Amino acid sequence: MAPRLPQLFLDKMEHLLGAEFPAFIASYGDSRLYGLRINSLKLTSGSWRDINPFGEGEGMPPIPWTAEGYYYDEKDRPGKHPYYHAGLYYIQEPSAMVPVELLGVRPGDRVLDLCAAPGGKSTQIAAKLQGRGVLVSNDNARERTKALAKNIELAGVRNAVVLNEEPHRLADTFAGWFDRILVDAPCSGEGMFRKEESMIAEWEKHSVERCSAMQRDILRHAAAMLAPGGTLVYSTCTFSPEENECAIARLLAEFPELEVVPVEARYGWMPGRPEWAAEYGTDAVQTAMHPLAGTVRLWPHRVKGEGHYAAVLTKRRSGDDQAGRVGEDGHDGRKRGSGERALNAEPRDRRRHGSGGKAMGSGKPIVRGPERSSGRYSEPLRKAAKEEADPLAQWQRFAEENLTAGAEFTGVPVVYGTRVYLQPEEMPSLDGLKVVRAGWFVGEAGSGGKFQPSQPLAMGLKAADAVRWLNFRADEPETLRFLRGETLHPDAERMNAAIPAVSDGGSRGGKDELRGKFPAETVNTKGYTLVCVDGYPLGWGKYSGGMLKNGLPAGWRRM
Ligand SMILES: C[S@@+](CC[C@H](N)C(=O)[O-])C[C@H]1O[C@@H](n2cnc3c(N)ncnc32)[C@H](O)[C@@H]1O
Repeated sequence: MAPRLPQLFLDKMEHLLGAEFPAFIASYGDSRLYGLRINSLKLTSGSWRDINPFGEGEGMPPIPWTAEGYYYDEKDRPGKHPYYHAGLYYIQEPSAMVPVELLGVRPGDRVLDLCAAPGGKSTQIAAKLQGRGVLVSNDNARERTKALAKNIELAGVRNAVVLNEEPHRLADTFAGWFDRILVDAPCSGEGMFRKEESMIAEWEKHSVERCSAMQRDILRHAAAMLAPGGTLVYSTCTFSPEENECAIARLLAEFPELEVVPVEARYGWMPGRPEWAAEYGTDAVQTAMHPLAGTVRLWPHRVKGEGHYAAVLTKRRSGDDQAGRVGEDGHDGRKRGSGERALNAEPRDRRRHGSGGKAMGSGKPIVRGPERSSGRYSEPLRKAAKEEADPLAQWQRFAEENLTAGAEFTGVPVVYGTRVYLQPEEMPSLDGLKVVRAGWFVGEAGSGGKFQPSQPLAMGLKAADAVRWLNFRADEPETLRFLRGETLHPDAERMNAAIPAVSDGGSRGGKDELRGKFPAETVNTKGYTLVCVDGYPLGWGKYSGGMLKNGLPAGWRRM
């Protein structure tokens, strides 16, 4: 049934759309569309096709603008499937996949998702980064950053930092620092009326004027954090010109170094409307109107998705000529000034592999928090590993005993109190900022030198990274029992173990010694075990004497 739309909204849309208004209104009678995006950090589209439990016959129809995106039928309920708990996909409204496609992220980029909760677009960005470069995911709503952090962790993202800040506070730390910035702005949500009727009441509460003031403030600080030559994508899920064309026109007027990179109108996307900026904007808006036709509007009567708006902007560098056009792969064809890093040509990637103690990642550890108020470790890492209570030493030992030598870690180990994170390299100091996750949370030091591996560690690993693993099929009852937090009693025959990275008193196992399945009698199956569904990790269990204690934290269990 079509939602009851506010009269004020109907009048304005009729005025804006004219002859197209009846088709627009008729689309509210159509049922909403459901989308999911395969997580390419965990599997390829090909491996997804092999295991896809949804859709019939031809499988799920692809979403044309996102290679990993598919429409699904409501009755499939993918949020209930064990693969959801393995982070194999993210449930995302199809049009909401567009902004990240336009951002042109490449592995190695420094990316900011400024209004990120609950994390749909952050997980999409992380997939494009493929573990290289940096993702800073921020949201100013404390409560919402919990879901944001969890979604990032569920997706197995290893190179993200989650912050809970106002944009102006970030701008002090990150001036001119990011290659790509996404501003998926808080908005009046007119494009979501069909998807969520509750948005109608929200619209009546939060006026278009109030939203556009917020957007202006957010965009201003985003512009300051963009590196010369960088790309900023602004997106909303609303139709009002005040929050779309006008917001961009104001930004262009305030920051002459920014320019619109025209988006190719494909898939039924429509050009932005400069004339609406003139009608609904101020004088300042009028001067920067024309390029707005290069921004893009998704109308629910023209695409298979909800209503959205997106604009792609670039910050000119001295010597740059006009912006190119955002093409097939989301990259523009701009020329680069000489002597500067060509953003799209050579991705930034300074990670190192196989350095020192492997769990120590690839940089010098940083220790913060109550136990150690300041300072960096300067002593050799192996020596530090002798201190039993030391979180870094515990993590190192855990990794040596429970992870295989093939498991690779990058990033700078950071300790906050007893918790250990691997932070993407190159991060400036986050001192003074509200940090929700300082990086990939790998676990926590415990008493008696016992390190507790975290759920995010499990989600960021591959089955082959763990010395012990136990695999269930998605349709086995044990899979659901594990997800519910139950203790299991698996057959000893099913326990798998490989040789740890360090075995026999400290000598490192070589790559050749790994993998393979070793009979339970010859390899110790007692200890932390990565529990998997069809080869994809779900969480930790601890195996001993035929019993697997369930390590899923309460908030990660399936109710
Ligand atoms: C449209 S939602 C973002 C959706 C998200 N990008 C996704 O794909 O899952 C807008 C978000 O902006 C946040 N927000 C509102 N004002 C903000 C501000 N001043 N700075 C940062 N975030 C803000 C809201 O809390 C909300 O989570």
